[in-house]
Amino acid sequence: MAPTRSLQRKRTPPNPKPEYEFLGPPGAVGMLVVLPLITYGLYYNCRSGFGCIPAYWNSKDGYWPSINFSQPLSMPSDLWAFFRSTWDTDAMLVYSAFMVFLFVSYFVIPGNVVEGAVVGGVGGSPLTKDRSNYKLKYKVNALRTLMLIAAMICATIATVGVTPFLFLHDHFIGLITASLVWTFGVSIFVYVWSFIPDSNGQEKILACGGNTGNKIYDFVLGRELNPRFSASPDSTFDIKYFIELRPGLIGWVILNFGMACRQYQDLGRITNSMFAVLIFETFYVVDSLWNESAVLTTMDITTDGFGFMLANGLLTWLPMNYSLQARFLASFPVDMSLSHCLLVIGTQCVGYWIFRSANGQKDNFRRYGANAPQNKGLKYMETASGSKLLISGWWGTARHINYFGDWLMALAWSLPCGFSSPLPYFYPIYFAVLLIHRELRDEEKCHKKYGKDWDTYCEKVRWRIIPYVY
Ligand SMILES: NC(=O)C1=CN([C@@H]2O[C@H](COP(=O)(O)OP(=O)(O)OC[C@H]3O[C@@H](n4cnc5c(N)ncnc54)[C@H](OP(=O)(O)O)[C@@H]3O)[C@@H](O)[C@H]2O)C=CC1
Ligand SMILES: CC(C)=CCC[C@@H](C)[C@H]1CC=C2C3=C(CC[C@@]21C)[C@@]1(C)CC[C@H](O)C(C)(C)[C@@H]1CC3
Repeated sequence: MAPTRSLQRKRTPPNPKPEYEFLGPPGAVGMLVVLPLITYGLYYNCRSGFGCIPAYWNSKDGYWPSINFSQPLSMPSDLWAFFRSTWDTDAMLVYSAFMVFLFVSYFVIPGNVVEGAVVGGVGGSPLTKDRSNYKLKYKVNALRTLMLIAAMICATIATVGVTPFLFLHDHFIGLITASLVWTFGVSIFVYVWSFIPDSNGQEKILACGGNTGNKIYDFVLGRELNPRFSASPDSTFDIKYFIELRPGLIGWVILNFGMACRQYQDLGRITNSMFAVLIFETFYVVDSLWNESAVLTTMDITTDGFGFMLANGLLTWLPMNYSLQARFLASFPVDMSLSHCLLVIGTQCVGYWIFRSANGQKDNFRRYGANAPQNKGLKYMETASGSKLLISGWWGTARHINYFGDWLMALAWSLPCGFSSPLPYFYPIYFAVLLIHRELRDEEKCHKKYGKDWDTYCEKVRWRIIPYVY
């Protein structure tokens, strides 16, 4: 049925009573400036030839090149001058080629098309107004893409050796800037795209949290819920889903590999600490891509809009900051003793066991229902919303026990760097803050959805993340 003229013109009004998160519009402005600066700061405070905090404090020059902190900053011209000083055309071309490769691979590499979980939002067309069962389709082929890249890397090493991969270490600052150009480009595109009606002339579905009417806040939090090339549930090129697992996670593995090549070139060998970081982090990425469809039940896909925050998280923050441990070890190699190795392996195994089995338990429960054979023996409670909540197994120990497992793994990836500098511990520290905040956001969401049933659930499952601690 063709949409009527009035429906074509109608625009979803901004939420009249916006509930701001992340400190509202000032927090959003802060994120635009501070998040990129943190990524640059992690680079400038930990690099070959200059040292890493605390050794770095003693070095005389090179601290934040081109910004003189002894004089008041004149924003934004100083920031712009700094940004330009980090520009590297080769790095821009490499990062862009990587993005284009991922884009083409998404279409060319075969993969199953799966249906996601129910996605929430506001606005939308009459066809989708009842979103109690609004589900979208997604193509699953990220792991195959990684396998293709791994084969290409092996072929390159076999023919020309590690030299081409040293680029990743040596042009790291240019790669950060290139990733930020992509971040801002994608964020501006999806923000503008969210105002353009779909091919049926229908209004886009907006995220509940990103439709406040405040332009900067909506730009940062993400206005549209699931930006895709066609608003039909069957179209599979969903920009948020494409970016969620590919550039960030695959880019992280490739950057780590580049750091290992630099260590090999400089030291003539790879240390056991570098091996540990490489193997565990690659394992985490392969596991995430193997379970690609599990991402469809995460908050990022079902609830949060796609804007600067998520685009920066996935295109810049994840690959550039999560590879800090490998970058640290490329410049400051560590040989672990046997007990050090056992500590790292033990922390990783316990963390992974909790993370994967807890996420798997919830995923099976949500996907196949309480009576499926996989879920036999698990206790659950009914709620007025119609959705059931697990109260035994992992989900009976703490309300976000999966976060604890994930955090333990983060710790296991920093421990190989030893204790000479706090900087490689940036990831577990930031991650603890992110998970605590994420838990509070999810708690709020569940409280709204389940009401009194959620209070009953909280009485049954008392702990938030770590049993008997928090
Ligand atoms: N490495 C990284 O940087 C990051 C990793 N992560 C990881 O991503 C994973 C997904 O995290 P996230 O999406 O935040 O949250 P969860 O996977 O924990 O999902 C939370 C949702 O699960 C449902 N739920 C809660 N309790 C129960 C229960 N008892 N029984 C059944 N369903 C329940 C609720 O949704 P509903 O009831 O509506 O279905 C709730 O909103 C985590 O393992 C996390 O560690 C997250 C952020 C960053
Ligand atoms: C304010 C700020 C620094 C925001 C950045 C946060 C992002 C880096 C993270 C938000 C949620 C994420 C998820 C993953 C990576 C980090 C970000 C983007 C994730 C893709 C990692 C792999 C996991 O298996 C996952 C798929 C469950 C996970 C989803 C959430």
